[in-house]
Amino acid sequence: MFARNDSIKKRKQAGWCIRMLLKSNLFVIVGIFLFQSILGILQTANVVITQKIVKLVQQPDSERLIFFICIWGVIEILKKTAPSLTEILGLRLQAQIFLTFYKQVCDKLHRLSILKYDESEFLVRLERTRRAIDEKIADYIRQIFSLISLLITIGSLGVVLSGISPFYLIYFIIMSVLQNTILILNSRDTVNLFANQDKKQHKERYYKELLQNRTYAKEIRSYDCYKWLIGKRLKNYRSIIHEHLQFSKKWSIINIFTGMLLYFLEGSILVILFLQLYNQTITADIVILVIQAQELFCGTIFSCVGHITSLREDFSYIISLLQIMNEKEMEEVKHCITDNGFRMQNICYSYNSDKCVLKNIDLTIHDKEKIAIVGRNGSGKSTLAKIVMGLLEPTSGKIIVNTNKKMAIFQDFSKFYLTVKENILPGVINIENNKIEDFCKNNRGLDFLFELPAGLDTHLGPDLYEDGIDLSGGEWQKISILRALLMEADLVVFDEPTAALDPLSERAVFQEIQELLKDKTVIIITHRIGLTKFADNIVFLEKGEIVENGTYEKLLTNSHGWFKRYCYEQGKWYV
Ligand SMILES: Nc1ncnc2c1ncn2[C@@H]1O[C@H](COP(=O)(O)OP(=O)(O)OP(=O)(O)O)[C@@H](O)[C@H]1O
Repeated sequence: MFARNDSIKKRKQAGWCIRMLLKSNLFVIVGIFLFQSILGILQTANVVITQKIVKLVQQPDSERLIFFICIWGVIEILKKTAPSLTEILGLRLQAQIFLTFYKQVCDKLHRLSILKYDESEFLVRLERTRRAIDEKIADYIRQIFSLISLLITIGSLGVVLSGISPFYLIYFIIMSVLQNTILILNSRDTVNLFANQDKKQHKERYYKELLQNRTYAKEIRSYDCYKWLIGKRLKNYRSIIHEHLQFSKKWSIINIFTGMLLYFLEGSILVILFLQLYNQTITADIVILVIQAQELFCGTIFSCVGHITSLREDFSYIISLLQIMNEKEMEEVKHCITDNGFRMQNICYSYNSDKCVLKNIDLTIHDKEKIAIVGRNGSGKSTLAKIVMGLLEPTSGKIIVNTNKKMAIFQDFSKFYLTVKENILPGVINIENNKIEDFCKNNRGLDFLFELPAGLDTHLGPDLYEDGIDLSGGEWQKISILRALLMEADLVVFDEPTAALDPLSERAVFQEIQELLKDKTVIIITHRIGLTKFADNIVFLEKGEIVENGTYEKLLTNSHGWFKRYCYEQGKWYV
């Protein structure tokens, strides 16, 4: 039953892939098909015309000779131009495929759980999908049409050869079978080799990034661990190369023996032909035709098998694309009208089956309410924030929301290497500098924005732009907070929003948060007890459970409570 559903799904996905291809590429695909078919016929026509010319040279018929030489010339010109035209159409096809599939894959990825990015198998698949979009789909189509062209050449040559003598056709088929059996076995081994090395290659790319990336460079230097890292990379690299060398050794030996056997067979057919010519059972033009046909026939079958192998390889990349498109999407949280802004009922969450990170969370956050979530490291605060944002799907329980637009600033917020204003309002087209400037003028913590070389148009990212600059950790954090203040959202989640700020900036930014987000629902995750004072409700998490819940004043009255102890421990630093 499951297998049947699976194959129906696969057929649907393959159908989707073909529809997407035909939708915007029909003319290009038909064009490539026509050019390749013409090329296929021209190859055989060339051999036949050469034979006619040789025959006419022996008979004094200059008019027919000139006619065939002209045809030969036209065929040569067409043979030279058709591949270039096919190449141009191929590039067009490549660009169209990229535009069509790239957006579809991005849309799909956007709907998947972020946990997928923690799975190495998924990342390998994603890399293969990228290659499918960049080159393999277009290559697959080109290979199919080249194959058609080659099959036309083989078919037409087969007809010509069997007209002379079926012996030659059978002889050439035997030669091809031998040559191609080796090629097929080799390609099967190659595909297996690369498939087995996928994970090692993934690791190899990671180590390469680690040793070349500016972000890691400073830490690698300060820990003085680059030699250790190089050692790790070399170990992985050596293991990849060792497998390649073993593979090459085995196949070099097989190829040498097969090559010698093929030379023997090729030499034998020449001997047979010259003996027949000597005995006058065939003419010189037929000898030339058979010699040319042998080269073309065996060469074309060899290319055919090569194309079939490449088709299989290309298809394995397309399968990865289909697998990504087939990934289970996260279910959208149902929006329903309720007076309460956000309700979580009996929410449980596990990253993996053996550990429950959140247990029976029951929490109601009213519209415009400010909630602080506090708790020890690993108690599940960030996980809860991700569930609120719809980035993780609860393992069980129910969420009821009436907020349309949500926004979060996470601990590990993104630093976009774009301009400052694009960082503040990513995705907003035609950002007015005035709007941001007016806002920033009244906030002393944001003075630094006016001192940047090109103000809000300054490029961030020294390794990406010639005039690009970098910011301090706190300045980056201020930009991320500005994002939350200026983007219009009904519910804003802050996960450790002010960890990198100096006390003065922290206070200023916090006053802004209070003032500007007074009409919004705000969830703030923090270890700084001072920040919880502004909250209408404080939720204390311990080992994934809500162990305390109430206002600042109420929680402080519970002298044995978690929150009170937490305050006491933090207060010790300031005594
Ligand atoms: N992607 C993941 N896969 C498996 N376990 C995870 C993953 N992310 C977090 N965890 C585990 O879930 C638990 C809760 O993590 P979470 O990040 O929610 O804690 P937190 O309360 O925000 O901690 P902190 O105060 O240190 O930021 C931790 O034990 C952590 O090891």
